[in-house]
Amino acid sequence: MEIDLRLESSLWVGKKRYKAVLTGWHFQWTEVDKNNREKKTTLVPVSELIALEKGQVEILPRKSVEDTDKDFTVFYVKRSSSGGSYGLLWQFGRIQFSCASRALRDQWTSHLRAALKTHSPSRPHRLLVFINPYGGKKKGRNIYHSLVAPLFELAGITSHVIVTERANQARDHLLKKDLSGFDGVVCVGGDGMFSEIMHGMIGRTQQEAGLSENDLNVTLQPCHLHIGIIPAGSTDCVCFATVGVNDPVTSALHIIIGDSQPLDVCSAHHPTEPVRYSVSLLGYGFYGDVLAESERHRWMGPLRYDFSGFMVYLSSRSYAGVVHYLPADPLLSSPRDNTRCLSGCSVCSKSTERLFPHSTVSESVHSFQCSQYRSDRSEAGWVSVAGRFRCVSFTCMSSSCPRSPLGLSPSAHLADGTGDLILVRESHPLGFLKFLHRHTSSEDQFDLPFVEVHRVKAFRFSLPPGEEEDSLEDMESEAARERENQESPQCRMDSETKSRTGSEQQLTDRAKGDWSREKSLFCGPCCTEAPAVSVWNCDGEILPFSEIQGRVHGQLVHLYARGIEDKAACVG
Ligand SMILES: CCCCCCCCCCCCC/C=C/[C@@H](O)[C@H](COP(=O)(O)O)NC(=O)CCCCC
Ligand SMILES: Nc1ncnc2c1ncn2[C@@H]1O[C@H](COP(=O)(O)OP(=O)(O)O)[C@@H](O)[C@H]1O
Ligand SMILES: [Ca+2]
Repeated sequence: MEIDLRLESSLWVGKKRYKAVLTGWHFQWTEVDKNNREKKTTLVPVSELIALEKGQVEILPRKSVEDTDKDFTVFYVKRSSSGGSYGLLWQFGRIQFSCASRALRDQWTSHLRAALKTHSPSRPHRLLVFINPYGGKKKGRNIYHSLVAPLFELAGITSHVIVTERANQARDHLLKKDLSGFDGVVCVGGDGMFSEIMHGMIGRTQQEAGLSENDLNVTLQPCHLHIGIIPAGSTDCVCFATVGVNDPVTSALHIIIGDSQPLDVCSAHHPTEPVRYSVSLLGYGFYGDVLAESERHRWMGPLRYDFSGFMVYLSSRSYAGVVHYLPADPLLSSPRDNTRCLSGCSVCSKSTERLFPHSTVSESVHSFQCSQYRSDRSEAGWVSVAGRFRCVSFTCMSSSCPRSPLGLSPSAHLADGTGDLILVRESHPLGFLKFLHRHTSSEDQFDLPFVEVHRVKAFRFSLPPGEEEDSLEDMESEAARERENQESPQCRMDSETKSRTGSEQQLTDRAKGDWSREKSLFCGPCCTEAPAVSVWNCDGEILPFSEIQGRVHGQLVHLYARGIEDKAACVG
């Protein structure tokens, strides 16, 4: 039975009279002057009410200022476009109303609570929070306790907080521990921490579904718990690209109101390694080298990427490889169509229907997607490109971040079941600088003769024929044999770098984070030749192999977010 939630009355804020109306979906209040003329109206969707309390209540610190029996306080989401940021900052608004009687006050609070229950059913009540105390500028703990926890408490959310003591603790917890009773998981950290949590959640979901996640042909089961991200890392690209700003309060408010944003995930497979997942960047060449170099300068904090980016740029490397890709349907969208994936994106919504045609029947979805992918895996429809590349990058979303406000691929979609493959061929160093620099402005980085971009469903990267890699174990044992025989380690780079042995040695070194053999990026006469292989940067983690196969899994995880809001539509 539909409950009538409509309510209308006069309410007072101090000495000012307001006409307040609850329609069910919206709560609005309009100031009325002494001549009964209506002035400015504030309209808040019920789904964006944060909390409702009887009396006059303050937060930070939270206390009841005055518990008069005719008052109630409403906390709600207030948008602000300040700060020149790309998306919209959310703040909490607070207004204290006085009613003509206690009975009216109780009527308002019960109607507003009932409206919240009806129109905002997916709010979390209990959250599992992981804080990486070492991410970014090491402020995760402080950010959570001073800015986020008081808002969760106000909204009636209970949280179980784990401050991690080692890498992969959050992933292991999610894989093994009892998660019943939790509505979602919160990540306080950067992209690396998010990736850890995503690996735990995807792995757990596949375990429970009895699916082998290492099998490239298996259609993975979407995760049912949502993930919230409180940005406290170095790049914070996943947060920026799904919310539009890196702001802990904005993210906390998206979590509180139970927003939901599906996200495509790319699985990266290698025959001898466990599967890895990526949402923001799978990058070989420049981005792989920047990450490997930056790990040696972690003490610099977020600046390590700028320093390493500069150093790697100066080294001017390119790598040989063969890229195969399976194009997505060009009639649905294109990476050069100059559109943006914004909140409520129609391309993503249509993809939901395409990816999950009968969304409640998961079995049929599974077999449908599986057969579709298997037929695609035949060589029909695959395209190949061979050459020397400065970088091969793949992203499932725009990957916008403060360093690059429009991102690696500005027209990519968060949840369309595709990703963008960006191939940057060997070019003059100034050309590559132009390409990089365009990421920081609105100039089109794809409008360069040595750059191509393709919207794809799957891809694979191999070393050129004759230079294919063996398994890492083979490479390690060969490397050990070589070390026993080697005359002078420093001359390693002088030898035939294009030979299998040279490539494999470099890959093994880099996989282990051992760049000592390369000495530095400019190591003088004994190291004049560039290394033959790079590593992959998988959302900030080094993948210890060159040859990979990637496949996009549409809408595999869900975030407490709503995509980037259109500024023009949201701020009057
Ligand atoms: C001359 C100006 C050059 C500017 C180059 C700008 C290019 C920026 C593109 C950034 C894309 C970022 C994609 C996200 C990657 C993150 O997953 C990863 C890990 O983040 P975190 O865990 O928070 O540390 N970050 C990076 O790999 C940093 C790449 C920086 C490259 C300069
Ligand atoms: N307590 C910890 N000690 C060391 N490393 C950790 C800890 N907790 C998480 N990590 C790891 O730190 C890495 C970087 O974390 P992240 O929060 O992304 O920071 P940043 O953005 O600065 O790289 C992640 O890969 C994560 O697995
Ligand atoms: Ca996508």
